[in-house]
Amino acid sequence: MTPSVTACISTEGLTKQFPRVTALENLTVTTEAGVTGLVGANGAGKSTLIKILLGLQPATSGRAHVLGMDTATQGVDIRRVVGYMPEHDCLPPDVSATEFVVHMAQMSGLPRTAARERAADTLRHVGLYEERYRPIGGYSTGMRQRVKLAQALVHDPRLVFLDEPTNGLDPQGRDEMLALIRRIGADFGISVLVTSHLLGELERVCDHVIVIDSGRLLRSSSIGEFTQATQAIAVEVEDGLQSLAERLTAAGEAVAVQGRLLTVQVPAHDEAGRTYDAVRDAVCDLNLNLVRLEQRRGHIEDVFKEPAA
Ligand SMILES: Nc1ncnc2c1ncn2[C@@H]1O[C@H](COP(=O)(O)OP(=O)(O)OP(=O)(O)O)[C@@H](O)[C@H]1O
Repeated sequence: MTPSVTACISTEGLTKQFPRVTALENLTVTTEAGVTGLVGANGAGKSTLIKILLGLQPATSGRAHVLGMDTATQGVDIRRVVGYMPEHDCLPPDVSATEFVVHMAQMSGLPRTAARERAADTLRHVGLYEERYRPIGGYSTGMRQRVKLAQALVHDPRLVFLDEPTNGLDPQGRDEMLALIRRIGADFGISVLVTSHLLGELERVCDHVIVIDSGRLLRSSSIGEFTQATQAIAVEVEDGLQSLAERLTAAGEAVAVQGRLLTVQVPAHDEAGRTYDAVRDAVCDLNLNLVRLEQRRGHIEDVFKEPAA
């Protein structure tokens, strides 16, 4: 099959078999330009997929293309236009961020002067300023992650692979890194494939999300489809959730108690809002204090609660 012209990444029946484990199993998936999240628990196969896409590891069977190039035969060409931020730290402690990123820029073919300029720009973009002249050995985890990100961007790639970029960061560092990833996609026009085992955080920055579990595809959808409003209402009251549930059940509504919330299913064609009226009337009749009444929204983690397709 010829890869789609607009596809960033496409795989067809991709399988990677290690002696004791199948890391990827018959994975067929396509991504377009933009920020794509690759989500899965530890060991799901995310890093293995990235290494195959970079042409660093061969697949056992199946095929993969990156920006139209075949990963089995064009790894060098792919790595010329794709940046890679590895999961694990591989930074030399005795050199400064500037020296390291200039070196990486020269490795990718830039002359020394251009490499120095690009490195300075890129380090500024990722938020490293005066610290960039100090040896990396004294950096915090957040600063080290930024150096890894800078070296992935310094050769002006069309696409970057970011493997667990928020690993080891505190909540503020995590927010800053996520904002940076959004900017890479939105302001610099570089497509991004970003992995995480934390499902919630990718909802904030991605256009599209791929969920894998034990090397198998669970779902690949736009973020809008993951988080779209569902046909259910969530209700929270101060006291009396059980009596509210009983009253609505008696009135013919489909309800379920989930902790402090009551979810009420809305029939597909309830244009008149009859279910909302029923909830309002029941709350009123029982004289309950309403805390929340809202349409439920899905989350990426809901995929893991759905039965496998
Ligand atoms: N070189 C290898 N040899 C043997 N098994 C491997 C190798 N690389 C990965 N694996 C196994 O393949 C599976 C997928 O690993 P992979 O690193 O791709 O997962 P991951 O989703 O990136 O998780 P993590 O974030 O923990 O690295 C795991 O069971 C892992 O132990």
